[in-house]
Amino acid sequence: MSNLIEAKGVTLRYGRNKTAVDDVSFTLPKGRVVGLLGHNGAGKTTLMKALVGLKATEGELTVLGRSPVAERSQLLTELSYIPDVAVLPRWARAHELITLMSGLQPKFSAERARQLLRRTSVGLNDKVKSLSKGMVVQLHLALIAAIDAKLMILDEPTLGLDVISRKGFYEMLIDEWCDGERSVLISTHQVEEIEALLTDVLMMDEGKLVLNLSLEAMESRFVALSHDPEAAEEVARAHPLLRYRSMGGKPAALFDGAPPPHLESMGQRFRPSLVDLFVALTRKPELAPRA
Ligand SMILES: Nc1ncnc2c1ncn2[C@@H]1O[C@H](COP(=O)(O)OP(=O)(O)OP(=O)(O)O)[C@@H](O)[C@H]1O
Repeated sequence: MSNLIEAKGVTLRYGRNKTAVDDVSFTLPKGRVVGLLGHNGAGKTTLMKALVGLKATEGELTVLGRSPVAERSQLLTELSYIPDVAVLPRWARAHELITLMSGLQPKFSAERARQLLRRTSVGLNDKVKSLSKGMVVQLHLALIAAIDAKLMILDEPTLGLDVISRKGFYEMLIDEWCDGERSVLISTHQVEEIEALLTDVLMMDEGKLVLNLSLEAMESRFVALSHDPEAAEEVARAHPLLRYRSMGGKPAALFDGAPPPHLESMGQRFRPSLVDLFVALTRKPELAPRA
């Protein structure tokens, strides 16, 4: 199996009228850390539900070579998944959850879970209800990272956590789970802090996949140009994807491809951030003023 996920023309609807995911195609190979980015309502959670067989799709979808809906119970023993809320039973102690997982998940290693927990401030005897939100998420990650899987799917794993807890979560994920063979798909709005971890990005907007690119390819494809305010009109005429202010407040423009040669001499190229690209590709048009 060369790709862990293969999606071709995947469409997901709620009822007759709502198309939450619209004709999405992508592949996810081994050894990648992929960010699934999109605003609220872009379709990220719906797509992830389809990947774990919770929602039937139109189009073709295989995850770990399986059909997620038809082979759901088998698939769930082969991947690691955290849905968007940390759903651990409040009454349970950490060691009880480890015992529970050992019974449910053939690929789960209790020893590995205990080892991962030692990285966190969660004790084996701690009850979920006594833990902070950040600690619950750390415990959840320790439990699912102890599954010997090829693919981890995380839906907004750090929602509601403070910056230190978010950093701790991602450090543990990268240090303890990613090994160059396994892949992770992470949905988030927190584009800034995840950029450095990612190898690839999938960007969704209103159900459509608007970008599917490796970070390396992003660097060579998109170019930002900072320029003097006097050049603003000339730059606007070249129809950049986005005009904004770069660091230091200097006007800047983001181009898909190289800017026209006459503009290059008016400004200075720099590497656009993923956030800038996210804004450029998913920005809503300005609201028309009321008549
Ligand atoms: N159960 C449902 N019934 C009807 N519409 C739904 C349902 N769940 C989601 N939707 C709609 O589908 C679209 C995609 O929602 P989804 O939850 O997948 O987005 P998301 O990108 O995960 O958003 P968020 O970042 O806010 O979690 C939205 O317009 C949402 O209102």
